[in-house]
Amino acid sequence: MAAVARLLKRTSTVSYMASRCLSSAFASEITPQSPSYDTSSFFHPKLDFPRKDPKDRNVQWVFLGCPGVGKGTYASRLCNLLGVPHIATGDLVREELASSGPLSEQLSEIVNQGKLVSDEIIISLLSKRLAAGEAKGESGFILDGFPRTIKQAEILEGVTDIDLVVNLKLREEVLLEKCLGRRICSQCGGNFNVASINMKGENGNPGIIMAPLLPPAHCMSKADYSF
Ligand SMILES: Nc1ncnc2c1ncn2[C@@H]1O[C@H](COP(=O)(O)OP(=O)(O)O)[C@@H](O)[C@H]1O
Repeated sequence: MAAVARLLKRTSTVSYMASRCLSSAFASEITPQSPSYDTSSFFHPKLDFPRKDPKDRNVQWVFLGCPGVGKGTYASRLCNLLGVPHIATGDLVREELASSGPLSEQLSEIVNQGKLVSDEIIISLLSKRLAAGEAKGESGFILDGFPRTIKQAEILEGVTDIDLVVNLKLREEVLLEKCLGRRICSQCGGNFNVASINMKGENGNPGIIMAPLLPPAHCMSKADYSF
């Protein structure tokens, strides 16, 4: 846990909130929903997840923050340290898109427009993922990219206990550089970031230095990673 504490301390601004604060944590970050689609024939918008005593399970954490803030990077590192699955709803959406299932056309339209997928669809995808993990004996999780609306937060809070919510923040210009620096390696499929952040402190705020997250040498040498 010392490593976890160190990692969290290195984050530019991290605030910890108890689960009771979940809804208020992003009351100011509500994003308009995409138009709702009739998904009733595919999905039941219900999150089924057994509520367990914290001593009988691993951590159940939630990472919040804008795109580019580093949720995925920090969450996946912590998951490796803690031995819990890193569940990113963006990955679930991408997997569904790649599966050419009945929803993939609808999803690609929504995602390509930069809109949020409906709560019903996202909850169904998450529910399926949690059930599959349960069946494999997974315990605990770090959720990344969920909840993203008040309704999602209320549903999550209604079905399970969240031990910790981490709301990551970064200055807007850094977020922009991080989003523009995103790359996916066509060799290994990994996510990387070529942005090298070195910003001076201003108005009493500290400077920010963030090294790029580059692919391994054998992928780099082919200079073959792109959006
Ligand atoms: N909790 C969520 N609620 C609604 N839509 C979501 C949610 N999580 C992911 N998505 C959809 O998946 C897309 C990709 O998500 P993500 O990988 O988190 O990317 P980004 O952080 O760039 O938005 C989002 O743009 C959105 O359409």
